[in-house]
Amino acid sequence: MSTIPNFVLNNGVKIPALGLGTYRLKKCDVEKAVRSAVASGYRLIDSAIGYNNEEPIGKTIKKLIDDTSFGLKREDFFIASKLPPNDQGYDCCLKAFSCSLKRWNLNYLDLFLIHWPGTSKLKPSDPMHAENRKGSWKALEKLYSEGKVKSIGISNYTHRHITELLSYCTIVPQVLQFELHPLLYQKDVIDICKKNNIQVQAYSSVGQGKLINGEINIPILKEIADKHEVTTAQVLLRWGYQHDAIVIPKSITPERISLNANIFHFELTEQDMESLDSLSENRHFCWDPTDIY
Ligand SMILES: NC(=O)C1=CN([C@@H]2O[C@H](COP(=O)(O)OP(=O)(O)OC[C@H]3O[C@@H](n4cnc5c(N)ncnc54)[C@H](OP(=O)(O)O)[C@@H]3O)[C@@H](O)[C@H]2O)C=CC1
Ligand SMILES: O=C1CO[C@H](CO)[C@@H](O)[C@@H]1O
Repeated sequence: MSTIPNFVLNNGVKIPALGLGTYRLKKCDVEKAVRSAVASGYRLIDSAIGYNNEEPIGKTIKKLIDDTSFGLKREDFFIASKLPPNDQGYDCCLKAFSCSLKRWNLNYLDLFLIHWPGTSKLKPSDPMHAENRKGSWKALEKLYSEGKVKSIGISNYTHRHITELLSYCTIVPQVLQFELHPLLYQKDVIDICKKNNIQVQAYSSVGQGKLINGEINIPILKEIADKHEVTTAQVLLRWGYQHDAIVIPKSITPERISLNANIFHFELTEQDMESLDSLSENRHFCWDPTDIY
């Protein structure tokens, strides 16, 4: 079992540097994946209302806590979920959060993020996106002040969306989650986060599998992995961590879940990091939020 280090958020809360991603984690696979992850030292679980798996993950966590042989308490876990685009706005956000908490069967969440800066119900240029974001953020601040969520944040916000949020927020977001891997090295977003003490959380670190399964061939990645005697997945996750990002690889495969957490025993050199940084080509594996008003 690996020891996963923590980062400390701008409100003093500790968050594991690595967690389990759960997008496309089907209900039938939840128990096996979450148990494997916990056995490998994972404590952070990244879900979303839109992933439709909060309830089974919550049930598995409860079983693990109730089974005293594991010695795990609620406080040992870091449970994160996200507000879907169509539930944006003050009232809708409060309602969606309350339903989410019930599905988890928890008294509080550790982290709640606004999933996207906009919704596909509106044209990208519609100014209502900004209104909705503001209402949602005010709702998150209320939930935070009531202790129903221990940290709050945003996801898929670009530099412009972050600047806008910083102009009116009372609470500076603790976390920004966005797509980050060597083919999409979003340095401007990392920099504005660092400047404002917002923790970066990277998603699709292994390009949804495509950066490591041969679909996209990156010879230098293989060379670096061979040099350090690790896999290409480990190099990509370590690259994120060395950019001070939390990484949340998704897998249902116990061997991969264990291997993905094993990234804290080696270090990429400055030259390795630069070689990987220079691969950036604005390649998104998920939706690109740049055009959202
Ligand atoms: N905020 C947002 O908008 C988004 C957030 N996310 C979050 O980030 C998480 C991770 O991103 P995601 O897009 O899922 O993609 P990842 O880059 O984590 O890739 C997941 C895929 O890679 C495979 N894989 C994982 N590890 C290995 C390995 N060591 N060797 C070979 N294959 C491997 C998995 O296969 P298998 O499961 O079969 O083992 C799965 O198919 C999500 O699950 C979600 O929690 C993701 C996208 C958007
Ligand atoms: O979290 C997510 C996983 O990826 C999906 C497809 O790109 C996104 O829609 C969603 O935001």
